[in-house]
Amino acid sequence: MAASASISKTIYVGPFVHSTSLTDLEIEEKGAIGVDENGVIAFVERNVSQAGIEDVKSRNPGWQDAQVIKLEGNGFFFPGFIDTHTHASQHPNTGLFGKTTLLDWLQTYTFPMESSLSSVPTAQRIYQSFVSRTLSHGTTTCAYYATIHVPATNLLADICLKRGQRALVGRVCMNSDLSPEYYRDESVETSVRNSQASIDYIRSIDPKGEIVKPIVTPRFAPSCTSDCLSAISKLAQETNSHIQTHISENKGEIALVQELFPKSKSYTDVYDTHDLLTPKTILAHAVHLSPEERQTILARKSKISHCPASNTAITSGCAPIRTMLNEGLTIGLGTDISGGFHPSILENVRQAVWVSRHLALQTGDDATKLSTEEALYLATRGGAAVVGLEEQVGGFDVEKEWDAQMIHLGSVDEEGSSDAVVHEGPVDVFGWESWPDKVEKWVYSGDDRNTIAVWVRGRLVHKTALYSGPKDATTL
Ligand SMILES: O=c1[nH]c(=O)c2nc[nH]c2[nH]1
Ligand SMILES: [Zn+2]
Repeated sequence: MAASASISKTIYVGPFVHSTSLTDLEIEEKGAIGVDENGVIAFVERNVSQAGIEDVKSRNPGWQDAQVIKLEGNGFFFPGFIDTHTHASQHPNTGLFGKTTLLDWLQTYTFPMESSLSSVPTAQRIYQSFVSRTLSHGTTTCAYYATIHVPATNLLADICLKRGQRALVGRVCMNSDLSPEYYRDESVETSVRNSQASIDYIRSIDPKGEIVKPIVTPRFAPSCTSDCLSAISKLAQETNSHIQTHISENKGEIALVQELFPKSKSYTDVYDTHDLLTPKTILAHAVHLSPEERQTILARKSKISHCPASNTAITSGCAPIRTMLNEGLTIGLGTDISGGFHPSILENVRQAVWVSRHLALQTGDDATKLSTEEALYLATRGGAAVVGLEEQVGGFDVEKEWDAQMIHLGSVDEEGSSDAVVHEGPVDVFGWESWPDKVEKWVYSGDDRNTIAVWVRGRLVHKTALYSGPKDATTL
């Protein structure tokens, strides 16, 4: 059942912050955003005093009885984060990678972990925990890799739907002998049949794809034989599905692709010649692509998921995001658990900025650096475009849906007050900061303790003890 439990017309009153372009953030101190019963933004008003709410109601016919959720103090509303690439099944391995790099990391940590999700109770435990964890970090949409197992993949879709997190959920296809015998599809037919089964199931629980959608998921070129890639691409076309895979993450991986697909001009060419590069394709990593490969991806309108924490943790490399943005590629951020060590997109905003600075240190070109505004854009509107939801989410515009987080920043007591210091979360605001400074303090030192409430399509899907607003009829 799609998560459209009844919600009341609500006016969210208080500061809001969102991207208006790649380089610009709007910070409105006195906002009032009207969200209707379908979770759609009906109006966005600016410069509204607390006393002016009655005027807002009377200016907007039909809003007289709307409930009001007021944000006081140093907080602000911010769009929900979009994680364009993560592996829910690897959640228990978060933070574990040692000194491995991609190919030995897969064999050492990843395949054994993923194979354990043949047990549905194990999958239940891992997926419940991960969806809850990502929601608590303000992630309202996720593109998920599950595992090869149909029951566990379907369960992940059930959990996202129940908890109200938007998700693209992919059963992983992998039939080559790169993977151990105990964890791979037995044949191309199995890959197609099981992927089809999962697509059918996900469409049966959410026929309009309002919250969950299937995504065809060939793990990466070395995991699939050529006939498997062709069959899976045909399935994606026939079912008009999104596609996700990995590309050009690690130099050893690229050499392996060349060895396995000797007739292909490049890694990108492998996917292109198997018709896997479509406007609905998400390509994770894209660290070492050549200019020609990037041009092909751009021409096919496929999208890029930048996974900076993962690229550093398993020492894959520094993706040239400034170059790719300049070339016109569509880019979002991905946590890539558990190559990535943190389930938070806010953490990956920081990591994207750090990686771009390391690149700038190497090249001596300051233009390589991403600004805070740019990284926040990738986390919201950029990510929305990557998962095909740019009309629905990513910013606070009329007719977009209310996918939002309430950010609360702690206040440091006035001088001379009690000795007992109580910290409300990791960010201390002294009262003299400008609004851009407050936002920056959140970006660089905030975490999930600052995310005190989260909504998807107007439904409250996460809250902490600091949230004092009305609770939804839906269970949290
Ligand atoms: O970061 C990654 N995580 C994975 O699970 C994976 N599989 C193939 N390539 C991969 N890269
Ligand atoms: Zn990945």
